Amino acid sequence: MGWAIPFTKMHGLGNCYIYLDGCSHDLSMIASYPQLSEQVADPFKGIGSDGLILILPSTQADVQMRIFNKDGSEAMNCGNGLRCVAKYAYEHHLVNERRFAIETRSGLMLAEVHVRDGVVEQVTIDMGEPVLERARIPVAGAGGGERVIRDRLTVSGKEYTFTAVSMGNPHALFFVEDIDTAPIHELGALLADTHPLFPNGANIGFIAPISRHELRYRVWERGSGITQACGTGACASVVASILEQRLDQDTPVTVHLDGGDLRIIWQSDNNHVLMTGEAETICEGTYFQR
Ligand SMILES: N[C@@H](CCC[C@H](N)C(=O)O)C(=O)O
Repeated sequence: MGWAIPFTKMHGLGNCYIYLDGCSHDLSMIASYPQLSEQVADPFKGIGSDGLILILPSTQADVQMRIFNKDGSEAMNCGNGLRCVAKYAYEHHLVNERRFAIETRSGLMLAEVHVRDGVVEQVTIDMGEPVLERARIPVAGAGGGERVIRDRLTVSGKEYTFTAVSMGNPHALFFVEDIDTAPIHELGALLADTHPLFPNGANIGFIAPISRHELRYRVWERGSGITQACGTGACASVVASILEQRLDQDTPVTVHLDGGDLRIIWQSDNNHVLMTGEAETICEGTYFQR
């Protein structure tokens, strides 16, 4: 039987998702979130997006976020999604304070909304501690407790080095001199979803350093392909740069993504990574399932 559900389309620096509010609406008629994510993401027969995000009640936090990639796979975390969920939750009175907690599959994230005239313009998310141990990211290979810094990898006869970081979800980061010639299509397609080096897949990021407080970053996301921006990836790019001693902890870094800028800092006192940036509402509507 068919059904209809209100949706909001939002983006964080062009990384756009269809948001369903399960705090205000009954979502029980949806048989499969993975299938719905593939359907709504389709730009021709659906709405067009990088995937689907659910805003749900939580027993541990103020609200809960679940994120599904374009291919229907469920991810553990989403930085741009967290900023949009925070904006939605505040503007729709799902929360009463400007600081609140959001439950994700990778733990609780603390959000702070920056509001002007009742509208959330910027959001800061405390993304917690990066995970650096090989086995926990995970990256295949010996030395499960060791960090993955400048590991070698050969693809189609070419040798690369990468550093790996998890921000609740896995990221492999490659440093390049020129972001415009980074092998994003070649490496992204081969490594993100099915390569044995990354047992759970990985988001494949490219970093072109600019200065000790600025870098350029592009990404091929696991489950979605090239996107305009990735919040967890921007955090991982700063952590990887610090691990490779190209940047310093406690120094705010501007990450330039295809869709705009994020400000990231990795704090040494509590080991947490903070991300600040915009979140935007594009439109609201009703999605019909026939
Ligand atoms: N775009 C997101 C990350 C979404 C999930 C990712 N593709 C994964 O599978 O881990 C972000 O802003 O962090």
